[in-house]
Amino acid sequence: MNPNFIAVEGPIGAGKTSLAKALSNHFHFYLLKEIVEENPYLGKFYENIDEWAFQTEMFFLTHRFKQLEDIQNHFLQWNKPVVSDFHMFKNLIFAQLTLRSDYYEKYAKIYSILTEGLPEPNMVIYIHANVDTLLKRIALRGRNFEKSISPDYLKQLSEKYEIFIEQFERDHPNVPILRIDGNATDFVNNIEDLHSIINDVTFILAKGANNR
Ligand SMILES: Nc1ncnc2c1ncn2[C@@H]1O[C@H](COP(=O)(O)OP(=O)(O)OP(=O)(O)O)[C@@H](O)[C@H]1O
Ligand SMILES: Nc1nc(=O)c2ncn([C@H]3C[C@H](O)[C@@H](CO)O3)c2[nH]1
Repeated sequence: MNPNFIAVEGPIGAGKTSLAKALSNHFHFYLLKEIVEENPYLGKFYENIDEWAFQTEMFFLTHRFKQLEDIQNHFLQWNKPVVSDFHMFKNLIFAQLTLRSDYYEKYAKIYSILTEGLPEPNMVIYIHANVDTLLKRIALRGRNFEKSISPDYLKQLSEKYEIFIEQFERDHPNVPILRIDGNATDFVNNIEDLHSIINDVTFILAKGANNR
């Protein structure tokens, strides 16, 4: 039986890292975190998206490729469960938003070559929240280079996430998706909200284990 591999997803500031950390602490799963500061293009990207989109998306893609290879070799292969604050598919969601169509076509080909054979999560937690909530949380976190993120960019990103998740669910009926309303659920400050999510995750993992 393959070990559990949970991916937490949602648009910028939805709470992915916060929730993935809390789940990692509770279940004692290895925490795989996405890189942010290490991306040399991200600052320039937010200043001029058209100019830097391809480099930014390629950096995220190749870096995540290495991260997934590493967790396969060091954790999953040894039956050690993992929770990550991203799913590889987010590359496609961002790329659809930021790349010109000719670049997107090239990118999608490279994505499909690179992702072949990589480990795939057996459960996805999708946090959605409205643009006001996302903007507040991005401001709360206070990364300097994210100050220029516009409400319109977040709105488009959130819409692409919604469409993508619906399609993903249709294409992967065997991967359960737990949806969390990030506007109404405060898993950072409210222990009851967090426990309620932990109960749902426990239930879904147990059900998956019975079916495997
Ligand atoms: N449900 C929530 N209730 C209250 N505060 C939250 C909630 N989710 C996240 N926050 C706060 O919002 C900020 C952003 O959260 P976090 O960094 O976990 O988001 P993220 O989805 O990982 O962001 P990014 O996409 O940029 O990596 C943090 O300060 C966090 O404490
Ligand atoms: N363009 C682009 N493509 C990605 O695949 C991607 N993944 C994350 N990010 C941005 C969002 C936060 O600012 C910050 C942390 O999530 O990095 C991305 N930006």
